[in-house]
Amino acid sequence: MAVYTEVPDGELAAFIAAYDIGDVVSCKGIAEGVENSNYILHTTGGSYILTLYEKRVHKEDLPFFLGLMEHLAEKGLNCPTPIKARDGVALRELCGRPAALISFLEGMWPRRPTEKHCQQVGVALADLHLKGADFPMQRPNNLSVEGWRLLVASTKDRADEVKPGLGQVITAELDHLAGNWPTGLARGVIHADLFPDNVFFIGERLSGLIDFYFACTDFLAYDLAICLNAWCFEAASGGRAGEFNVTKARLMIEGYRRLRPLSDDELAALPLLARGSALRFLLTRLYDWLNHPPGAFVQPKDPLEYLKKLTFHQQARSVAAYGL
Ligand SMILES: Nc1ncnc2c1ncn2[C@@H]1O[C@H](COP(=O)(O)OP(=O)(O)OP(=O)(O)O)[C@@H](O)[C@H]1O
Ligand SMILES: N[C@@H](CCO)C(=O)O
Repeated sequence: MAVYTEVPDGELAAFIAAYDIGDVVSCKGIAEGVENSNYILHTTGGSYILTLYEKRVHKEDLPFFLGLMEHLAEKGLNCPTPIKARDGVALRELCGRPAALISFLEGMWPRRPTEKHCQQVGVALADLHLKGADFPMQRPNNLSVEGWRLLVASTKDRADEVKPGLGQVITAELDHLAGNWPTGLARGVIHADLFPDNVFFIGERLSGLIDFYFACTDFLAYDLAICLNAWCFEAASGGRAGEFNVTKARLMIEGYRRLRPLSDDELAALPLLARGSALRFLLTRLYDWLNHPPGAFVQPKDPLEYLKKLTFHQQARSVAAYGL
């Protein structure tokens, strides 16, 4: 469960007193998520998410993340917006950690993504890219080629503990991607982690996007590649376990293109971008798998799920593999 920092009642009350949101009614830790400590806070004024930022989030990046949420929400994207205290400041400190209150979004994330979900995620992703286009801040993607290089260096010697030969696979893949990574594609603000657990639906209608803590400035089409990986492979259990669902991919890409056309260069680069995105999640999961303390309460995610996805994209010769 993702509550790394326990907040004593007295400290919470002092924190909340800086805001105009009424008095605390309840504050409960949220079990989901792996990066930060999240609480659902009910006050006499409403419901909020209280986040204490933990190890992977750097304090200097928080103005970008919070500023982006505020910008997107102002433009009408359904995403949380940071709540400012009476002094106008949203980024504060609680229990020695950077902390912020953000607005609560209604909805549930889909446990079994369907074709309809995938199509709507494509539309919502393009909407995010268009609404983010005039966001004035920049943040380099520290989990692109140079970040992968660092992760390969720190995992390759022990990678074969997870699967024999894995060290060689990630080294060769990094070489391939570093030598072929595109340069001229359209860039802008990307979400960079738009997995099913970060997209809420009410019934079958997409109701909002959360968790902007990997957002950065990078190729827009790379964000689509991340979503293809996260949404369009069948779940690890069930009849078609791990298979790529080309219909979901086609619907997602078509949904995206409804709002933002993809250039020929972006389409041609999609297999490579999908490889890069598969390596990115393979490496961060591998790093966490090898480095999580025994007995830790957060179960690391399976790196090999992303090895299978990488293998699929390595065999994709063109965008036709994605249903186009
Ligand atoms: N604004 C919000 N409104 C409603 N629920 C939220 C909101 N933000 C977060 N949550 C809830 O908290 C959970 C964890 O949030 P979040 O995904 O941001 O955590 P995280 O620690 O960054 O994890 P990860 O990066 O692994 O997804 C979500 O699955 C959701 O249930
Ligand atoms: N979405 C990431 C973890 C959270 O950032 C993954 O599935 O590996």
